[in-house]
Amino acid sequence: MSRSLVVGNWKMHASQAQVNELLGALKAGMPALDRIEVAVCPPYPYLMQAAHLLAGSGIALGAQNLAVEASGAYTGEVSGPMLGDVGCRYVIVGHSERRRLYGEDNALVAQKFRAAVSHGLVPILCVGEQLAEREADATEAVLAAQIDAVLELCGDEALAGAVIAYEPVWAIGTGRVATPEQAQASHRFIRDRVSRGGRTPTLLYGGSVKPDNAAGLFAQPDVDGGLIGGASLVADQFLSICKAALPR
Ligand SMILES: O=C[C@H](O)COP(=O)(O)O
Repeated sequence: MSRSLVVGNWKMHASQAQVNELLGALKAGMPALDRIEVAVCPPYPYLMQAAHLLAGSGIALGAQNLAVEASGAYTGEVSGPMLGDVGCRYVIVGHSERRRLYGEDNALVAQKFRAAVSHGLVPILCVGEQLAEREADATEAVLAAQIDAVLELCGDEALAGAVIAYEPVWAIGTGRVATPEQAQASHRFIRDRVSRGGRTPTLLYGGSVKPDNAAGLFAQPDVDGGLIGGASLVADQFLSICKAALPR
């Protein structure tokens, strides 16, 4: 991994006016983007608008989900080729909100991962344990099952070249961030499980990352950046987090 990566997941937030305002502020305040990589993942209706605003800025575009299928009679779905067509480089797969609220299991997430890769997108695979699973000492078993489903369907090489976001579910939107040591331990476990032939994925931490805790998390040897939810909707906060990812 050469550069840190910070990704903003806007979830189901924003309006056209807010997209203009937020991306305008990010473009104006972003540190030199040859030193880190930054991406934003707006909701589908704003991808085209964001693509136009971000053209030439160095800030990459991503989506929050994709269909397994490439096209066809799938009402309400959006495919990988469509995302590529509007300028997406990244797509999030297996976010815990999709797993929990929309019933996406490990097998479906693996299919979405494969679809993303096959259409030239970089998948950001989200993994992470629930609080009860951590308390039952099952964190590594949960991470292993989430990762192995993708490994089995897509192969070692696909995962080693991807982005994986470790997001402990108990830390998402709760203000209860993992300690840098907890994040590092899970990232080390993930890296050991998926690094093959010298290739290693980019590993992001996600879950209540804020300007005041980002530097401590990003200083961990196996934390390559962050997947940011709430703070990515506030330009000053997201910019501070991006700055915390600059190499020292
Ligand atoms: O995708 C982002 C994560 O779910 C983190 O969200 P949060 O930063 O609001 O906790």
